[in-house]
Order: sequence, then structure tokens, then C-alpha cells
Amino acid sequence: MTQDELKQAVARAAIAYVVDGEIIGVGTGSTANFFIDELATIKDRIKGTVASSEATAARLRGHGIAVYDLNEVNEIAVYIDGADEITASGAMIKGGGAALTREKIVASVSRQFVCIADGSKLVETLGAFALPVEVLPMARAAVMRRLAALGGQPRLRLKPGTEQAFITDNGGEIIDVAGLSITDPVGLEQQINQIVGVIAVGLFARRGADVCLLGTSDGVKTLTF
Ligand SMILES: O=C[C@H](O)[C@H](O)[C@H](O)COP(=O)(O)O
Repeated sequence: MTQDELKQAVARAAIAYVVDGEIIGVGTGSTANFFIDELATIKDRIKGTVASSEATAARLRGHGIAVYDLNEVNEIAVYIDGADEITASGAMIKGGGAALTREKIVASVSRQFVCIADGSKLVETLGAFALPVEVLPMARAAVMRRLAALGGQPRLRLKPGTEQAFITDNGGEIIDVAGLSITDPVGLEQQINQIVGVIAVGLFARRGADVCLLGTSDGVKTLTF
């Protein structure tokens, strides 16, 4: 099976977690895009969605699915999203697609977090994927020094093919921190959150996934945490 077929399989399996008549939180990225396309086939069963990025909102609206502002919504039944890495205890690195801050916010108000990922995303220790950190542009250099002191190699994410900083949906910049071996994800998430100028870190450890649907050549495996 190709990686896209594995992503499609987990996206289809995630439909079983959609709660009829409720608001569904929708993540960002290639796996989440497969989920959006599946969700379109049952859109009449749900009340609507909250999107974790402008790109996701546009894709949902393109399918005729209602997208609510989070401030209009009291509760989200389930949040469904991909990950860049996930451990056997449900801690994740996210933000490869730069949507980490809104993803974290939507996940934090959702009753259940279902991670959908192809099997290559399951790791023993987080950190081979450079950890994304969203920062206020004026604090970039100061935050990079603090991240380097934690033992990583921080690098500013650039707009592809340019020398200009990539700018997020929130007007922030992304620093990708390579070279970390994250043995205490909850502790590191807390430490990075405390650096002034950080908007959010792509470590989802304190609020990790509740369920992970993992696409493998033997079928979709369900991990619960
Ligand atoms: O910012 C992007 C998100 O955290 C994505 O969920 C993550 O990067 C995984 O993306 P993909 O499904 O494309 O591998």
C-alpha cells in the first residue's frame, strides 16, 4: 500500500468517531485532507465543524460543510487530526504544516482527540522530526537562543524557495528545532511554553491523543491511551 492509501484508510476509519448532530474539530495536513473528503460524504449527519487552519476551512467550505468560529461554539465532540510523530503513549509532535497553535486550541476544547496517521509516524522517542515552535516575530532571536540552550538546533522556517520567513495564519513565525531526543515530553512542553515570545509549541503531551488510528499494511490498528 502507498502512504496515501494508508492515510486514506485511517481517514475512512475515523468516520466511526464522528458524533451525529455535533460539532467536529478538523485538523490540518495531508491526512486531515483525506478525512475532510470522507466527512463530506456524511456531512448531513453533523452540525458543522471548527477548522484548525485557513486551508482546512477552505477545503471544508468547498465541500459545503459548515465551519464555525470557535467563539460561537460551546463544545467540540471530537477532534480529528494527523501528526508528524506519535509515541505508544499518545504524545505527539505536530506542526509540520504550521498549524500547531490553532490545532492545540481546538484540541484543548474537544472531548476526544483522534489521531490519524500512517504507520511511519509511530516512534519510540519524539524528536527525529524537528520540533516546530510558533513565535511572535519580534521575539524570534531571543526565543532561538533559549531553544538552543535546551540542547536543540533551532532554525527559522522559510517560505519555500525564498529567504523570507514563513508566516502562519496567526501572523507568527515558525522555528523548527532539530536534534532533540525528547524523553520527557510533558516537561519539555512546559519548559518551552514558559519562554516569553512563544505562542505555542508543537509538542502535544499534556493533552495528547486519546485514540490513534494507525495505517499499516496489515490494516488500521487502533491504539487507545
Ligand atoms: O501543522 C500541521 C499538522 O500538525 C499536521 O497534522 C501534521 O504536520 C501531519 O501532517 P500530514 O498528515 O500531512 O503528515
